[in-house]
Amino acid sequence: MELLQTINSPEDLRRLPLDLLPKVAQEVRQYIIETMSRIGGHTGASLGAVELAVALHYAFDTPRDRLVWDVGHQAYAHKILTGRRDQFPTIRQYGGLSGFLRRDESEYDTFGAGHASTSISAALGMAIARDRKGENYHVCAIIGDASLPGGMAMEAINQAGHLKTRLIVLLNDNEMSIAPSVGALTGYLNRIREAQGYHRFKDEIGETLRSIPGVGERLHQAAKTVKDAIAAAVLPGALVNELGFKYIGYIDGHDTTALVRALREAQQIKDGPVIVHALTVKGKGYPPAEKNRYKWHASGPFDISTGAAIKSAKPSPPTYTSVFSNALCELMAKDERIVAITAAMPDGTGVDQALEKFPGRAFDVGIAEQHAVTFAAGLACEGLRPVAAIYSTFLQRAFDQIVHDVCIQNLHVVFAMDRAGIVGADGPTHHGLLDIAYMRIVPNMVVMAPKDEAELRDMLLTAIEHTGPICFRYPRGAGVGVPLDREPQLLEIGKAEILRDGGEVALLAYGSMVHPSLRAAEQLAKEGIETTVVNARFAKPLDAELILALARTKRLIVTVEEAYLAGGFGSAVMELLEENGLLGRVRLVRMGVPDRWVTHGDQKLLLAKYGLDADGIYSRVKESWEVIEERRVRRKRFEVDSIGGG
Ligand SMILES: Cc1ncc(C[n+]2csc(CCOP(=O)(O)OP(=O)(O)O)c2C)c(N)n1
Ligand SMILES: CC(=O)[C@@H](O)[C@H](O)COP(=O)(O)O
Ligand SMILES: [Mg+2]
Repeated sequence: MELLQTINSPEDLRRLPLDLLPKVAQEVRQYIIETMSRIGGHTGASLGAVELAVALHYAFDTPRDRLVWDVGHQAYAHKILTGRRDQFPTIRQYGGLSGFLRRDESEYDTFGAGHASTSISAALGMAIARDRKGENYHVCAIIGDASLPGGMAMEAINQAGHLKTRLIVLLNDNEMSIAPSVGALTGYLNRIREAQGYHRFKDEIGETLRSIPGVGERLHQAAKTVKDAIAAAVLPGALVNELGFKYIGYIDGHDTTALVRALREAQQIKDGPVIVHALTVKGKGYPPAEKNRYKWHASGPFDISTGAAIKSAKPSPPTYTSVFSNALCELMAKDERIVAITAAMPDGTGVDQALEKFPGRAFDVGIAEQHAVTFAAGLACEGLRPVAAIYSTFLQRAFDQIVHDVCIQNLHVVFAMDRAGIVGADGPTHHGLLDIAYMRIVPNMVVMAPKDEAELRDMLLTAIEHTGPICFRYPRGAGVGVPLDREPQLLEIGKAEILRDGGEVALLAYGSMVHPSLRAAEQLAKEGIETTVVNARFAKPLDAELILALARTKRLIVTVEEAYLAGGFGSAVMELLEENGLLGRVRLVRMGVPDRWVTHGDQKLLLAKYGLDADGIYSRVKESWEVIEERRVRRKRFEVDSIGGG
């Protein structure tokens, strides 16, 4: 790492001769591999973009020239080269570097990311602003082949081509999303590769033909006609030039010299946008990652010599995702109407199993959540039962489709919202904390959350048997560890369940907070504070009958949810009590995430930070109860004094 040790900023990099860049890349790559083997992260994606980052910071005068990374998961080399080399081992850890780009982390991170397909829109905005200021720096978006077809990116390309704005788009084409890329655009990019390969192949053939005495020239012309026909049909002209972009490529995305040359060529284009098409290999430079690019998009810690994952000793229960995946396939086997949909997250959502077992009834639509939801709506119009499995955070992108295409029409679409709650290392762009609020406010939507993985199966069945829009949320990671040996059962919509009865305190727990609340109740009981614990199950419709009965008999109601307080389950309970004039009668305490972004870090640590674990719930209930008791004692004393004429 001796060369990398001398690079504390891109200025240091730019002082090196061009032919030293491969060595820089090699050292950066080794550093990423060693660090990822210890802490895990987006290993494969970042290994594939090492030379891109080196060439970008060499060819551009960063940070004056703006680089806008799409998603940002592939930008570890960018971070290492921009003054964060020594902090790199803290990445994705509490208090450490973010796993994505953040404007408040570095001036070189010109735009925050985490969700895909945003970079060209942001870069276009920056380019327009630059032109208005009469400045002449460059703006370059770096976007992957699977993010390029994302709606926003195509909208931005459409506008950039129309405005003929000076803008560079570096396409990092590794033929992969997390899974292999899907979609017609992917096919188009493949054809460019093939055609250009064919193109080059044709040139060699052309020369050989020409060398044949007598007929050579005619044969060469014929071959050239064929080649030009192919070129015209699939080379970038067919799409890129029509959209007003010039095209440079394709370039070997691991050849720093070729990349620098291409980027400098792109910098000379002043009369409109240009796309530089670089071919890369996800996982480049680490054979296990190159061999299984799907699995190595991201990784946990691993043994460098073999690539074998270093697993934690303690066996954990099956993940919510795996339980969902199995339950979905069991139900799909029994009901032909069920269709599964993922938006580029087949393994992350567990829809990969359905894709394999039920071809034609399971779809990976690519990074296209808006399309996924309205596609599901179309399926529902025709009597099918679509299950859209989309992470809570990514579903945010399809809010209007949920409203406009599903709920106004009251269509039966099932939303399985994985990664709901605090996800941990991915941080604020990925925590699923808004879904209770954004789903609860939409008329016709049923909103629920299982207390554990067994009830998740019940909720999937219930959702499929329902007749309108319905959603359920569940957290990232392992389940509680309850038995899964019973058949899923239908739940009554809007019905909660009392899990523990007694005392003057009621704990209304939602979803992932039920089991921690039961443990807190055990602890409270040891200290003489008896509590009733309710598995709320539904944020909409609430079990109004039960909640109002509790409000009339208890002195303290505590709601607990792994979500933002604003608009969440506790808000729904507060609204119910207010509508029934009971807010004055019972003390209501709402536990959840306050109005601030939750940083990245260990999931358990972050849950504890917001009191969303057994200890936190215990403390909050105990503290609230003691306040009530003190007031009661003071009131008693006052009454006694008053009677005594004191
Ligand atoms: C809106 C949105 N949907 C899904 C994801 C999850 N995701 C993160 S990276 C990725 C694949 C991106 O593929 P590509 O742009 O080709 O980049 P690569 O990983 O191949 O470098 C996906 C689907 C996301 N970050 N944002
Ligand atoms: C970069 C990105 O958005 C995905 O790779 C995401 O990090 C996956 O999250 P999970 O690890 O929870 O599936
Ligand atoms: Mg890709």
